[in-house]
Amino acid sequence: MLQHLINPLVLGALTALASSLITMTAYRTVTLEQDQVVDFIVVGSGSAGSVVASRLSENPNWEVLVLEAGGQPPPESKVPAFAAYAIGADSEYNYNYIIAPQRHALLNFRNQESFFPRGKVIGGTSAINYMIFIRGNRKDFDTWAEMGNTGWDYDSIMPLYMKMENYKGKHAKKYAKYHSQTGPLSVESMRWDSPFTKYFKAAGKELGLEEVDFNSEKHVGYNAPDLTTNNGERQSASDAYLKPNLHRSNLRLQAGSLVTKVIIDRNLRAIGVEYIRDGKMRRAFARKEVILSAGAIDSPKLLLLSGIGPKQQLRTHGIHPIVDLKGVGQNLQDHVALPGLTWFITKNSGNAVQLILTPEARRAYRTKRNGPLSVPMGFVGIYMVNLGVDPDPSVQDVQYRFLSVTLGADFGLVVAPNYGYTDELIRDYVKKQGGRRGFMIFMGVMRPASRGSVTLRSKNPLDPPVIDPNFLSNSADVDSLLKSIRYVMVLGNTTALREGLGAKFFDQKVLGCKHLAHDSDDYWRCYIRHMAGSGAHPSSTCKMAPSSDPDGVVSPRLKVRGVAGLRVIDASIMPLITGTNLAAPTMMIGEKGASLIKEDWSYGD
Ligand SMILES: Cc1cc2nc3c(=O)[nH]c(=O)nc-3n(C[C@H](O)[C@H](O)[C@H](O)COP(=O)(O)OP(=O)(O)OC[C@H]3O[C@@H](n4cnc5c(N)ncnc54)[C@H](O)[C@@H]3O)c2cc1C
Repeated sequence: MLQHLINPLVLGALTALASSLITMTAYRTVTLEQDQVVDFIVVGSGSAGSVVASRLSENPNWEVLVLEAGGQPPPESKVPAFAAYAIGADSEYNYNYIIAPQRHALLNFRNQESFFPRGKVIGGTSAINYMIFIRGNRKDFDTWAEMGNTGWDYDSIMPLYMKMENYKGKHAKKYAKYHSQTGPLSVESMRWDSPFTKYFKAAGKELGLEEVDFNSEKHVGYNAPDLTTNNGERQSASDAYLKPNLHRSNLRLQAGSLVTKVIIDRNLRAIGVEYIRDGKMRRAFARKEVILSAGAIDSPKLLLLSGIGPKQQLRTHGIHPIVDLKGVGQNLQDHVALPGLTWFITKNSGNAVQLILTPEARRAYRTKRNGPLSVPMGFVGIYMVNLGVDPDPSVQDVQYRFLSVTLGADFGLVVAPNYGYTDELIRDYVKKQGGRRGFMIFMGVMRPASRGSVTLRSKNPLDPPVIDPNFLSNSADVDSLLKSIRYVMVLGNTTALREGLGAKFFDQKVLGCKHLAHDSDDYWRCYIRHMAGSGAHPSSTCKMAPSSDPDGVVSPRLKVRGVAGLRVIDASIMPLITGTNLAAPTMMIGEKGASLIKEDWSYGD
């Protein structure tokens, strides 16, 4: 209840502050006539959809229409420190999805459910994410190819990353062969070092890690990651790809348009879509193809609503099955994460919340686009480590994010309740961190073994789907997190952090696990099942696979099985989640998808 009062106040304050720092220009959007006919309809303007639409419209003879459910992004989306602005429930820029009660995890969450952010705005999740730009490593993509997806190996997709990038960061010289300056997407290094940065780096070095460019071939190591910012402002995929091209007469973007169904004719060809705008049902038709880029939750939902999916599930909801495709919505993968083991410190200042509120921070951002407002709030850097989950020591299986803020820095008013922790947990654990200086280390499992699903709640397209990541259903993920905790305890105890910052671990036991011996494996396993949650990286729900794989949904050319003129191009097609953050690989999927379509319709790049 309280949250419904606090969240709008926080969002209102961020909008006001951001408006004083940023000048926004609106996207050029259109209002279509009923039954508009174009060549390609792209559903969704997120990380992949923006790329696909912009690349297809390079052919002046093709008419491309983007239908986006959300509207114009707000000013707070542009200031990196406010990256989490839409994470809180009740934001109009978010689908406000809740994941289904978990059987094996989320034991300290209300109803064992948790909030699951997805951007409902032009730019999609690329307009609300943390802007970290990491591509995925050789093994990620070579494995996709080994699974039968010809053309998706690292050497084949690497040129697409080069095509995307306008690199302005610190690695331009040393790692020149991995970067390019000719693409539309601005990638910058973080424009501000936190007072914690030197200790973060020294701790990594002390453990024998190397300072690396995460976008080179060496991922294991540490650094402050590069961001998708342009002169210190967020550059979403749609800022980079769509906005500069909306002057093209053959590229149109209609916002506020919630697609409810793909229209499929008797010959099993996708010929258009139905959508709701201003409360009215409308249609648009495609001469060539319909492309679903609605993300790993909404693309499978749309296939199911259109009669493409497991026939039993469709029949249960009174939907006539057009193609019986058992993989639709299955195979859901996410980087299950522990958000915040916490250390209090006695030296150094630098509480990230306080830092961004100072007049100096505003001045630095307004005049030079640097200072603490120019980086995601509290973000210091990333360690990527191999803990032996993957036998190849050059492959990371955990990602740690070092944040110069504690989970309880806001006294449990915003972050913890929005994530979904119970009031009891917040009172007993989170609030005790309030007013204390410290840092936390977030950790995400990069090679998750658990698999979940996205299924329909009903045939009403306005109902949210049932999202069940089935977290920790495979105990290998608990083992991975346990290993990750053991490693991070050593990290937290390095001379750099212990002596440099006076770091001391906040070792209070959490509710539900207080009966177990402190620091025992049993205690940490219990902690993991009570405290771990989503890494906000859903993927793989429309798996790309060769026809021999019965669980596949799209072919390696991203065509939906059994229906002509229909592709899925977004994070849902990943056969296996990449071992890194998903935005960069998803944009690459957009580039690859667009070039496959161009090839299939004989239009060269
Ligand atoms: C809080 C958060 C932080 C993250 N931080 C990072 C990070 O720092 N770095 C990183 O690499 N990754 C990050 N990610 C993940 C990454 O941003 C996403 O995985 C990626 O953006 C997904 O891209 P997509 O194209 O598949 O989907 P999206 O970008 O979500 O695009 C889908 C689009 O389709 C639209 N849509 C959906 N349904 C319909 C419909 N029925 N009709 C019309 N339009 C529709 C949506 O509104 C949206 O615009 C983060 C994710 C979250 C939630």
